[in-house]
Order: sequence, then structure tokens, then C-alpha cells
Amino acid sequence: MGKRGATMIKPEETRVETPPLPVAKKWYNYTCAALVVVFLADFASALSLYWVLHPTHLVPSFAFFWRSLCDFHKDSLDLVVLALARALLLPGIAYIASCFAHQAESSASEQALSAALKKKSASKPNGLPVSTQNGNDLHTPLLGGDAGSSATASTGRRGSPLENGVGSKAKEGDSEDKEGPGWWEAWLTPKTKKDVLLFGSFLLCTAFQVFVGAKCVAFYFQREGLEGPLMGIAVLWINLESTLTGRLVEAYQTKVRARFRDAQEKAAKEGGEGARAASALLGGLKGTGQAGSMILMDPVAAARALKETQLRGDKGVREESDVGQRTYLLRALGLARQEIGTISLGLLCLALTSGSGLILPHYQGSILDRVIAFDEPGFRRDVLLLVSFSLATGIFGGIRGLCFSVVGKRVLKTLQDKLFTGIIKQDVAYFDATTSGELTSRLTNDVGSMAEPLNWMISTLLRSLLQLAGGFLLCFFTSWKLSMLAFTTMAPIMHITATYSRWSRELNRKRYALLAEANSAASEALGNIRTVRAFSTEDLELDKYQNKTLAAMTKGVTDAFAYSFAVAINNWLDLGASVLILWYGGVLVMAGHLSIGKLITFQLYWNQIQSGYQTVMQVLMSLTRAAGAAQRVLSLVDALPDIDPNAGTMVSTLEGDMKLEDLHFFYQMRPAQKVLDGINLHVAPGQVCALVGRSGGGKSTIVHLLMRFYDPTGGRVLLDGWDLRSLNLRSVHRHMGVVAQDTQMFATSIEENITYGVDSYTQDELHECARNANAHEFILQFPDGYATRVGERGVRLSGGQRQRIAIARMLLRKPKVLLLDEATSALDSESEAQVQQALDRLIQQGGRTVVLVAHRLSTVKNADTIVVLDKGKVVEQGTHDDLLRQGGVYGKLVQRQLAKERNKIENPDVDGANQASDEIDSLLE
Ligand SMILES: Nc1ncnc2c1ncn2[C@@H]1O[C@H](COP(=O)(O)OP(=O)(O)OP(=O)(O)O)[C@@H](O)[C@H]1O
Repeated sequence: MGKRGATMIKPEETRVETPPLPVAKKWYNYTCAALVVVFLADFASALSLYWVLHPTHLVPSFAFFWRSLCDFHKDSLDLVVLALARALLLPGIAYIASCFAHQAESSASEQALSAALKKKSASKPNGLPVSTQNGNDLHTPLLGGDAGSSATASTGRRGSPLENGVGSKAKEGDSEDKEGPGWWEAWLTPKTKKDVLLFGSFLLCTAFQVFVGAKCVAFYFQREGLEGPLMGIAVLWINLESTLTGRLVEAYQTKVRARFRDAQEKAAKEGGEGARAASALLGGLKGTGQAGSMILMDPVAAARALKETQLRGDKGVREESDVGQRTYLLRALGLARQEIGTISLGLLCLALTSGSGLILPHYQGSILDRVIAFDEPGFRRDVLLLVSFSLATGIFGGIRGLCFSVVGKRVLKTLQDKLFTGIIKQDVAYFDATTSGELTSRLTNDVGSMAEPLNWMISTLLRSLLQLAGGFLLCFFTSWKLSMLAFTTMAPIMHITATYSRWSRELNRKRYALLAEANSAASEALGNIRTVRAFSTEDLELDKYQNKTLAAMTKGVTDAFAYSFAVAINNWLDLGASVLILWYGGVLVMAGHLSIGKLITFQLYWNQIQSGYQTVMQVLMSLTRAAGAAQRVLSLVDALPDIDPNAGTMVSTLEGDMKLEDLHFFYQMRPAQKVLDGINLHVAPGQVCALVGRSGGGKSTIVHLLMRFYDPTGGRVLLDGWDLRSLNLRSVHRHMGVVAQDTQMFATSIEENITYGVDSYTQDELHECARNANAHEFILQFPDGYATRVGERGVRLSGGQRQRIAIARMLLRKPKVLLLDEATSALDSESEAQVQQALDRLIQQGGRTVVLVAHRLSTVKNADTIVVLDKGKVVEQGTHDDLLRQGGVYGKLVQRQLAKERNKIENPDVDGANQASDEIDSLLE
């Protein structure tokens, strides 16, 4: 396989946003019911019209039947026949399309599962055992194996009817000697077949509709009371029928998806049993009867892998609530609440602009009629009014734009602040599962996409809706027949735009996810630039980044093609409507039923409707895009951390008594690995406890739990006899000082780094702490002294210098409890000795409790208690002398260390720290 990236599961592939199964079923049933009602009403309206025309000939003879059918201008039997044809054809199409949708869904679900399994198998060096339901045992390939073959193994089918379906992509890497499917077969997936069928039904409905529209205007109405409205209902029903047919198939797809997801979650919960359930379901879904051939590998792992990108708290994965357009709008309005004054002014100007905008076409048409009639005074008055209304429209339009733009900018700021607050308060477990690149993407791309439409959305949406409603009424007022004809093209346009907007929403969600991944890849590479340079892996990083941006671009280009296609069809339909209006309007004008001015007015109102509709659709489309981004933003804004640093009892003073009671812990990202397994430990106030042991034994994890970065999965951490979980973390941290293994610095000055989080201090205190940490001297050697900027993450300092600044930072806080996680590991022997001296002094000064993690003997030997940890258990515990007497692991370590010390004197280049670490490892072997 070669490329590591190939095993990654793209979040957008695995995270299928579907409602719960009961909701999906409910919507499917509602859509079915609505379709039945619409068909019945359609047929009833056509029959009623026929009955209105022939109250005595409801059951015609053949000759009468034929005459009625062929009389386009005066009879309506053709409408009854067409209604019947639709009632038969459309459900048939919906059924066949649903079958294809079924196949596409099961195939896609299967692909997602096998991707998850592939990832799992890639993360396990020994590969995962996979078992078929018919009892065969297979093995997934190792990381370096052929990705495609694992997918093939997991689908486990040959010659299935879905072989050429969506799932065929999963088998891209099938053995090279086999010929892949031709482009035609690859293209003709069940999904394509479904789409083609639905598009066919749409064309059919449009043709029916144009027929009814043409009939409507050409019809000779004997009594206009009932015939017109019945004809109008027929036009309306056709639109509904075509839309509902598409919706029915979608609702069915959603139901299938929800069923699959439920089965998958069941699989995660129940292990083997659930696996069989999911497998059976998949087999059932495919409709191939090959349940036995579906292979599932470790469903728990697969389901877990699927959830890796989801929001996490300290207690585990959380469901992100689905943010639709309505929720987005409500939340956006909620954010804009403080701007109510500016919004009100904007709305007032909006009403004035829209009102005067709607009056303009009336005067435009009227001016023309007055020119034709040589009515000079009327002409002058109308021109004056037109100018006045145009000026008003411009002025109020400008103010409206300004108001809403200001509101948009303010909301953006509020949102950015809220999101950053949401991110920074998350549990540490959340940050274990995500990358800073993804988070910065949320802060920039997602917040931008969510807030951007607010600049113009509210005003534009309201204005366009007013324009639409007003234009609609005025069109009917000007000529209802002309309106009826023109509106036959409206529904297909609406249908195309709605379908495109749904599809585009999904595509853009994937695009944003890819952009976030690209961001993540870039920030990871830049954050580790020295490693990248040292290993000359610039091309590899570039590849990773480019793969993501390429995939995002491909999706963007696909969207652009589809958009152009949708726009082209819309334009044709729009032009068609204009031609129809001019044709029939011209006929009416020539027959003396309509003035030229009225025809122009109608055309202008029609244009207003068109542009209003296009704008509404654009707003809705950006709404759907914004809703996708809003989901990622709001899920974080709303998510409360499991560990709330502000909750619990405030701690004003601390004795420093620390107790670990039967402590158990595993990290969420590796639930199978027990890191701490029943640790019991007591550190009395003022005592020093040293944790030693093999790398990975759980020493730093104990420090994490003492800081309450995580809560234990079993047992308790007690501070002064209080369960740490019941105390206010912020107040506890005020009494704690920590120097972590990887010293973290901010890209500010040395002084700001040392005084980080300290409210008040004097320069003397600052210098004293730096002196005690053995940092003062080297700081003064920099030309800017304490004002020296350290660069991002302190890159302009050496490891030892960073460590000493971190120690100074800790000393300045005068903590009651010191947590030193290998605080002196990065120092040379001389610095270490000095820092050690400073730490000793600090410990002796004020009876502080100290927990230190160290590999070096010199650091640990003075501790009151030395705890030797291995595989999350305490293997030895006591003072230096006790443990030496016992002659166990620690005793051997000391002997070896002394030997090394002698060796070091002879060979001063040896890196003592690493050696000592290796030494403990080997001792514990
Ligand atoms: N955030 C994390 N998520 C998942 N696993 C983790 C995480 N942090 C540590 N681990 C795992 O937990 C185990 C214990 O790690 P820990 O850092 O406590 O060991 P340690 O004894 O301090 O090792 P060292 O001496 O090398 O620092 C290791 O196997 C490590 O891989």
C-alpha cells in the first residue's frame, strides 16, 4: 500500500447524519400518505372539471369519449386521462427508484463499515482476525498490504448484483490481473439508476404541466366560476406529485440508512451477537440473500472507529445535535438579539424599499400606456412619481444594507468569542481526540461560513419574500390567465433548485470536512517543522496536504458543474416562460383583452418574481451551507465539559495531603488498555513522593489525575480528605504548581511566560524565582533580558532553558503542592544539580507536598516515599534506604546507577538521562 494516508477514514464518509429510526419511519409514512392524498385530489379535480362540463355524460360512449379527449379548447377528458396516467406511472417509478436506492444504501453502508475495519486492521500490527458467518476465517492484510483487498475481503462477494455499484469503489485495489469495470458499468451504479429514474419522472411531470398550462390559457371557459380554479388545482397537484415522488424515495433512503446505523450501534454494544444482527441486516438490505457472505470484523472496534471524530467529553463520545436550517436561523437570530435596535431600523428600511420597489413596475407600464394615449399631464405625473419612488428605494436600500452588514459583523465577533470559549473549556479528553488544525478550521472556516450569510441573509430573504408575494399577487391581478401559463414553469424550477440545494449541502459538508483535514495536516507539519526538515519529509507532508486540498477542490468543481447545470435548466425554463408570456400576452393584446402597458407591467412583475425566487433560493442554499458549518460550531458552543473547572467547593487553603484510593484508569482513545490498575498511595502534607518505573508505566498519568485533567475510571483521588471531583478545580489549581514533561511556552516574552496566570508580582520576586530555577543568568545574557521573545512554543530557547523557565513559573505561584513530571530531565548535570538544590530549598521552606516523576537516582533518592510503578501497578514502595535494603528492582537500579556514574566520569559524553531511563526499563524486564 505504501501511503499511510490511504488507511484513514474520512469523517464525512463515516458520519452519516440520519435521524433516529422511528423519526425516519414516521417521515416515510407521512410522505406516502401525502402522495396518496395528492393523487386522489388530482384525480378528483380532473373528474370534477369534467363533471362541471358534462354533468349528464359522466360515463361517455366511445365516440363521445374520443371527441372529448381530442377537444383541447373546450373539453377536459384528456386531463382525467393524464391524471390517471400519473397516478399509475409515478408510484411505479418511485417503487423502482426505491429498489435502486435500497441497493445503493446497503452498498454504501457496507463500504463505510469495511473502511472502518480497514482502519482498525491498519492500526493493529498483527492484523485482525475476520470471520465469515459461514465459518471461514480470513485475515486482513497488515498496514503495508493491499487496502483494496481488505475491502474485498470484507465485502466477500464475487459477482454480486452490486458488484458495479457504489461499493465497487471499495474494491479499487482488487488484484491487478483482474480487469476493473468499464466506465459505463462504473457509472451505472444503483444510485445513478435511481437519479436517472427520478430525473425522468421530473421531465414527465414538467411535460404534463406544460400541457395543462397551455390548456389552461387556450381553454374556452364557458363559466369561469369553477373551471379556472379546478384547472389551477390541477397545475398545482402536478407539481406536488413530482416533488413528493422524489421525496418519497429520499425518505425511504433515510429509513434504510437509519436501520443500518441502528444495527451498527447494536453491533457495537453487543459484540458478536450484534455483529450477526448487523450482518444479517446488511445481507437483507442488499436483497441478495447473501447474508452469510457478509464479513464483519470486530464490530465494536469498527463502531468505535466510526465515532473517532465525534465530540468527546471526559465521560466519552457525545452525539452532536443535528442543526437544520430552522435551528440555525433561530440560533442566529438569538445571537443577533442585542442588535435589536439596528435590526429594527434595517427592517423598517426594508419594508419601505420593498413597498416602493413593488410600485415601480406599475408606473413603468402606466407611463407607456400614457405615451400611447398622448396623455401628457398624466405622463409627467407618472414620471415624477417614478423618480420619487426610485430615489426612495435607493436611499432606504442603502440604509438597510448598512444596518444588516453591521449586525453581521457584530454577530461574527460574538460567535468567534463564544466558539473559542466553547473550545477552551472542553475536557482534556476532547483534545486527545482532535487536532489543533481541525479546531482552527472551526474557528476560521466554519465560523466564517456560519456568520457570512447573516450579513445579508435576513434583509435579502425578507425583501425577496415580499417581492415574491407582492409580485405573485400583482401578476394575478394584472392577468390571471397569463399568470397561470407562466407559473407552469415555476414548479420545475423550484424542484430543480431544491434538489440541487439538498445535494449541494451534502457535498459542501464533505468539502468543509476535507478542508479541515487539510488544515490539520498543514498545522501538524508546520508545528513539527524541525522533524520534517530533519527527516526531509517535506514532499510527504506536501502530498498529504495536496491530497486533501485536491479532494476538496474536486468536490468544489463537481458542485460548480452541478450548479451550472441547474442554472442552465432554470434559465431555459425561465426563457420558456418569457416566450409563453410574450406569445399569449401578444395574442391577448391583439385580441384587445390586454393593453401593452399591462403586458409590460406583467413582464416586469414576472421578472421580479423570478429574481425574488432566485434570491430566496440562494439564501436558502447559503442557509443549508451555513447550517452545516453551524452544526460544527454550535456543537462546541453548547457542549458543557464533563469536568467543570468552576463547579464544586472553593478551596482557600490547602494542607497538601494527597491520597489515591484503588485508582483505575484508561484513556478514552485506548479503552482496551488499562493504564492504572488499582493504585493506592498516600502522600502526607510536606512529604516528597517520587514515582519511578518503566516508560509507559503510568507515572505521568498519575500526575494528570492529580491535576484532574481526567477523572479516574475507578477509585478516588483525595486532596486533604476531599474527593478531588467535589472541589472547585480553579481554586485547587491556584495552590498547585506543575512542571510537565513537555514544557509549553507561549510566543511572548520570557517575563510573560514566567508570570503566566499570576495576577500580581514584583520584579524582585520574578528575579528571585528565576534565580532559584537557575534561569536568571542565561536570561540576562540575552540582549533583551526578560523582554526576550521566545518564539512559538519557545523554539528560540534550548530544551534546558525552557525547562528552567517552566520551573521559575511554577516557583512564582508559591504552590502548596508541586507536581514535577521529570522536571529536570532536559537539564545538563550542572543545571540539574542547581535546580535540584532550588527544588530542595523550596520543599524544605514551607512543608510543600511534592510528587515527582523521575528517571534519575539523584532526583529521587531524597524523597520520603519512592514508588516503583510497572504496568499501572505499584511494585515497590518505601524510602530510599528501605528499598535498598529490600534489594528489589530499586536496589538493582541504584547499583547499576552507581556503576554508570563511575562510567560517566570516564566517559563524559554519555547522555545520563537516557541511559538511566533505559536502565530502569531493563531492570524491570
Ligand atoms: N492521552 C493519551 N491517550 C491515550 N493513551 C495515552 C495517553 N497518554 C498516555 N497514554 C498511554 O498511557 C500509558 C501510560 O503513559 P504515561 O505517560 O503515564 O507513562 P509514563 O510512565 O509517564 O511514561 P514515561 O516515563 O515514558 O513518561 C502509555 O502506554 C501511553 O501510551
